Amino acid sequence: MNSLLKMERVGAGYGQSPVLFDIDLNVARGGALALIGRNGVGKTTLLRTIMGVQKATKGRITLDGADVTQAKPHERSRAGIGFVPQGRHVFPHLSVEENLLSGLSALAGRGKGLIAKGIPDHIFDLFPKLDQIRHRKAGVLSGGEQQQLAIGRALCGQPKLLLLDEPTEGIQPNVVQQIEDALRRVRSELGVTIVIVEQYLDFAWSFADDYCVLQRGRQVRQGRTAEDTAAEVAHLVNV
Ligand SMILES: Nc1ncnc2c1ncn2[C@@H]1O[C@H](COP(=O)(O)OP(=O)(O)OP(=O)(O)O)[C@@H](O)[C@H]1O
Repeated sequence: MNSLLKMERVGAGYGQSPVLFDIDLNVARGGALALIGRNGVGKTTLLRTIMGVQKATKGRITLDGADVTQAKPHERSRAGIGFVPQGRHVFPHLSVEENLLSGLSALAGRGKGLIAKGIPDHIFDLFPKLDQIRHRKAGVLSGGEQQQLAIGRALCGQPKLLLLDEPTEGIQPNVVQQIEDALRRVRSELGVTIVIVEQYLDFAWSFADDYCVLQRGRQVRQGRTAEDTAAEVAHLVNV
């Protein structure tokens, strides 16, 4: 497999409490992996460990063949990892445009003039609403608009790998569809590889090529969504 992200026997935790144990993952370039599992099994911790916000206590993480296990979050972001955390975390007092501009910082050192080009056109093409509200403060936006902004901001850094933590959580159904459609285009048109934490198995199955089920910080099952059905896996998520 032509892996973009590889994790080998990775462990992580908080203080003396281990949370992840011996995680082995291979995410193909251009692929999409859905991380699933009930609340508290370690899905967010796993994304944070890929981003480097959480330190791996064990094992090895490589991106595009380069060992990033010891790299700091800003170094990983420059290496091409984008992160859309749970709860979105946009800057509430900055405008939509200023939030998007802040995402360009991931481009530092990645080619002359990239930052000066400003917000790429495809961001507004993916999320036309952001263009309409570009001067509005992020703090007054709806949850769905903030989520589109958080994804747009991460895309401004032109990531190879995008980490998404429950992007449809708490968002109105009609906006969920827009976000799903945009994420499909991020894959197909921009060729971005995706790791997504997703609680809705139907969406995970229609969106991702591969799935990985976690229970108490361990991988208990993984496979291809084309080969296994969501129904076969549901009992592992709802225990
Ligand atoms: N900052 C922290 N300090 C200490 N323990 C934490 C911290 N964040 C998470 N944990 C613990 O780590 C474990 C895994 O949490 P994590 O948020 O990664 O799970 P999750 O599968 O993403 O859950 P959810 O779907 O609720 O976000 C839980 O037991 C949680 O209590």
